[in-house]
Amino acid sequence: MDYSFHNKLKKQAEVLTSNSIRNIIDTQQFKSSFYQYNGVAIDFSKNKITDEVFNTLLAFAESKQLDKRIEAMFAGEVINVTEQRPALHTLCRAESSNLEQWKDVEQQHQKAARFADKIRQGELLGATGKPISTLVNIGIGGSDLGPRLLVDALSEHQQVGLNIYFMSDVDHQSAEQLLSSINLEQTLFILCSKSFTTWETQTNAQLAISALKKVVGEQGWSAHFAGVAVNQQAMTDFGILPDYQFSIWDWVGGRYSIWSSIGLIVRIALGNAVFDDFLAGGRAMDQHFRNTELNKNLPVLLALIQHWNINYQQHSVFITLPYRHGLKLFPDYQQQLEMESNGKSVTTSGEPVSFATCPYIFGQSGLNAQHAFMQLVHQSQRNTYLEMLTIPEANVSFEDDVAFRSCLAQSSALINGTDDGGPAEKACPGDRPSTIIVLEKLSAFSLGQLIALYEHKVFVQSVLWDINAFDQFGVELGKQIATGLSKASQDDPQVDAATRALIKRFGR
Ligand SMILES: O=P(O)(O)OC[C@H]1O[C@H](O)[C@H](O)[C@@H](O)[C@@H]1O
Repeated sequence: MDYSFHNKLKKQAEVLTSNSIRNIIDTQQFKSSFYQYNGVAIDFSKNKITDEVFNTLLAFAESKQLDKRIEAMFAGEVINVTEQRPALHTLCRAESSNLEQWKDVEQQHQKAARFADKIRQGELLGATGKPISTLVNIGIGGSDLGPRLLVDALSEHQQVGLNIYFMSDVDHQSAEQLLSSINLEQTLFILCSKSFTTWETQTNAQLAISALKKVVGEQGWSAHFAGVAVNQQAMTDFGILPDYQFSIWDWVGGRYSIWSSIGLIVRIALGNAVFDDFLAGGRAMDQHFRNTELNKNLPVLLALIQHWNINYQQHSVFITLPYRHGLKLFPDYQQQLEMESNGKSVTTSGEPVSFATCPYIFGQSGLNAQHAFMQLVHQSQRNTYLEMLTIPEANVSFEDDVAFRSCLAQSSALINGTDDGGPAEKACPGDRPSTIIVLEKLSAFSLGQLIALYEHKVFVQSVLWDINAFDQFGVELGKQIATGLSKASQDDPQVDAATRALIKRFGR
């Protein structure tokens, strides 16, 4: 923590307590509030912030040598210090590179593209000689949320005749429902698991293999299984054939892996051209992030505004509302990206942090949210910051564009509240900040831009807080305990008494 900037920002926040967002807008105290680049626009104007604060935040970012840190990430330096690795998800969407890892990336993209084409052309056959036409992605977390978001958001591109499913949760009832309703002779399962050890994914894979064996015989199942993992040997030992194996690398975090072969099902479902457009969108945002001055750099600005809201306006809850049905899964994706990356309590040098880091993040489709939980945001005492994603409909009048109109109406209601002297139960205090992100259209390219925008924003925040955005030891503790628990744990004094009692009571 740099106390000179911290104290300055704290003082600036104190001065603003008696000011209102509405007053700041009307008296133009925050002129630097609108930015756009290549089809992505961000309007920060509905935040409790002034140009004076904004300039302090920019100076703070400069003092952190942000430009050098950005370069270090792209150059493949070891920025994931706790795991001693680079964080090179950007390489997976590069066009070419001098980095030594590039050759492998290029080869894997080509292998995945050929495999996808083969399936799309009906040339990949199952064990009984029938073409593959149903795909099931088995994965969880970063091996599920990205592919699921893309296939859902861009479903208009889905090839007719291909059926696409995702298995992430472990639930015997829904697994049985899925496995008994699809034609297993024509199904390919894609076991997506960077570590290849995640027990939910392995459990689902075993359920799929047992079902397959009943239909295509003891040996035939491997013609119905592809794998994506770091460890090739583990895939071979599992029984996945070499042509069906795809690599990722330990220098791509799970939540940053959609750009790699973890996106295989997207290539198959939507086609290589769509996936390539997605990569191009991510790449365009990379170029912007790498080459644009901090004061016009979208991921940097988004991070700074959030830094202000989290650390100086005490917002511990962020809500994301996509006002476009196709983006309804974005909050789930964002949740993992942000909370797993920046939900940390020590600095990169291992010191406890003395300030708030990542807020709680949740959200859902904006229109649905308005009729579900927005009541609390309008009237409770809690501090909540919102981000609204909107894509104004082409060829539809403003009046008929219900989603865009509602987005503007909500953000406006949130700052204005009601002030008509009516009954207290009807009063809405207003002064709730929000940021609006506008995409020109929903396309593979713009989705690539959007995801890369958030990835880079998360990285910038981690630099401002001096934390490592690329490890996730908290998740790993839960994983370890889950694998260690068994019926015998009920008598294990190492296990806490409350957990032992529940195993005794309900563990079969
Ligand atoms: O891809 P896998 O190794 O199966 O991991 C799946 C997920 O597991 C954990 O929850 C990690 O924290 C996530 O980042 C990861 O995406």
